[in-house]
Amino acid sequence: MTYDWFESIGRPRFVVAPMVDASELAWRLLCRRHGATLCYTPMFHSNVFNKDPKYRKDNMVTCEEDRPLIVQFCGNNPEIMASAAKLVEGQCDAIDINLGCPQSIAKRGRYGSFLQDDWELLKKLVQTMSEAVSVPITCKVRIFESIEKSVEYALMLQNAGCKMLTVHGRTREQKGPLTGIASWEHIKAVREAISIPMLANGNIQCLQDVYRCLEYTKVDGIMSAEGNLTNPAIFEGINPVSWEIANEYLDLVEQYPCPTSYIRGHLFKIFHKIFSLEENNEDRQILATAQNLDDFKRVCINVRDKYLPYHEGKINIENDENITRIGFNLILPPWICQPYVRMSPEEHTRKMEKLNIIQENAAEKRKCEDTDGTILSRKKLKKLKRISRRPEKPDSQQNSRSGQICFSENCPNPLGGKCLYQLCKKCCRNKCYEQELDCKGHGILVHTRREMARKFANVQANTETDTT
Ligand SMILES: Cc1cc2nc3c(=O)[nH]c(=O)nc-3n(C[C@H](O)[C@H](O)[C@H](O)COP(=O)(O)O)c2cc1C
Repeated sequence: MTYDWFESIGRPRFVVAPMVDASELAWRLLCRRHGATLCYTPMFHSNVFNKDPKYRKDNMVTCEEDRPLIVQFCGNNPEIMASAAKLVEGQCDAIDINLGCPQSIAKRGRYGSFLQDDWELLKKLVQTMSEAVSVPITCKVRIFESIEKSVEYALMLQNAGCKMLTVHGRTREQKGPLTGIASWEHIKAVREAISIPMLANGNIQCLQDVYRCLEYTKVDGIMSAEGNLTNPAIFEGINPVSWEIANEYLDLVEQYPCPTSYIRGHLFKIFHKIFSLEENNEDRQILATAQNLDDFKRVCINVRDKYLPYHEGKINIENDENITRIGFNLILPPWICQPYVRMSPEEHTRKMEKLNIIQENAAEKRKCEDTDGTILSRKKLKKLKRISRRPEKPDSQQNSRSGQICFSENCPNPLGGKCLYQLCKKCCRNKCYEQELDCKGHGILVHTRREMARKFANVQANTETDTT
C-alpha cells in the first residue's frame, strides 16, 4: 500500500534534486535523457506562487516528457501551502515540502530547515496539504546531530501522512564551506525505521557512489544535486565531453527558454575544470558576460576548438608548451565533465586562520599611510625604510632651513617664535610654510615618517616570520 504510488511512477532510483535556478525544465529534460528517472522542480515560494500569476507562469514550466515530476514548495502556512499545491496537482506526480533549506533567507522567512523544531506545525502542514490535493505529499529533510532524533523526526512526518521522505544526511549547520561529508549512517537508521519510500541525498559524485549508497542504506533511490550539476549524465555512468553536453543543453534551452543566469550557472558548472585554468580566462570572461544563446554557444565552440585536438589525441599534451600542465595530472582531463571536490571544513578553517593572519598583517601595512591618508607607495616606503635607518640628528644639526619663523596658528611651537621643525626645500622656496597646512604637515611629517618607517620595518619582519 505504502509503495503503490511509488510503483506507479516506476520505482525511480535516479533522482535530480530540487535546485533553485538550476533544476529548470531544459535541465530536467537533459538529465532524463541521460539516466535520471525522477526530477524535482526548483523550490517555489508558496505565498508568491498563490498571489503572482507571472511568477507561476515563469517558473512552473513543464511538458509532456517531463514526468515523473515532483513540485517543491516552501512555506509555513498550511492553508497557503495547500492552495499552492492545488494549483499544480494536475501537472505533477507529487508535491514536496522543503524542510531542508539552511540559508539565512529561510531563517528570515521561517521555512526550510528552520521548521524542523516545530513538529506540531509540520504535522499540520503535511495533513492540510494531503487533504487538499489528490497527489501524495512528500518531504525533504536534513538530519539532526543525533541519530535517534532524526529517526523520531522521520517517524513523525510519516505518521502525519508524508508519502515519501528524502533525507539529506547533513545537519542544518553543514552548509557553505562547512558542508563536509553527509552521514549515510543517519540515513540508514531512518530507512530501517520508516516504511514509506525513501531517497538518500549527499556524497554522490559518480554512479559508483549511487550504488554504494543504495547498498549501504537500503533506500529506494538516490538524489543528486552538485554531482548532477557538474555531470548531468551522472546516472548514466558516463563522463561526457563538456562542450558536447553543454551544446545538448543549449539546444534544449532553445526549445524551452530559461533566464540567462540559469544558463550561465550551468555552463560554469559543466566547464568548471576548464575555467579553473588560467589559460582560459578570456573565455571565462565571455561566459561571465554572455547575454544570449549565441554568446553561450561561442564559449562552447572556443573550448571545443582549443581542446578537441587533445581529446582526439592529435596533439600530445606533454609537448605543447602553450598549455599549462595544471589540471592535466588528473585521471580525467579538464574538458571531461567531472565532480567538483569541495574543500573539507577542517581545511577551510585552517585556510581561514592563515588568511586572517595575512589580513591582519595587511591591515597593519595599510596603517602605513601618509599624513594625507593616502597609502604609501612602494617607492615611498623604501625611502621611509632608508630614513628609519639614518641616525636622528639633534635639532641643532638640522639643515640650514630649520628655525624658520612659522606664521601658522597651529604651529607645534605655539609662541610664534622659531619653528623647531625642519622645512623642506620646496616649502621654503615657495614660502608655503606660511600656510597652516604646510607648517603643520611638515612638522608632523618629519615626526610621523620616522615612526611609520619603524612600524613598517616591524611589519615586514613579522610577515617574513609568518611566511616561513
Ligand atoms: C544550486 C543548488 C540549488 C538548490 N536548491 C534547492 C531547492 O530548491 N530545494 C531543496 O530542497 N534543496 C536545494 N538544494 C539542495 C540540494 O537539493 C541537495 O539537498 C544538496 O545540494 C545536497 O546534495 P548534493 O550533495 O548532491 O549536492 C540546492 C542545491 C544546489 C547546489
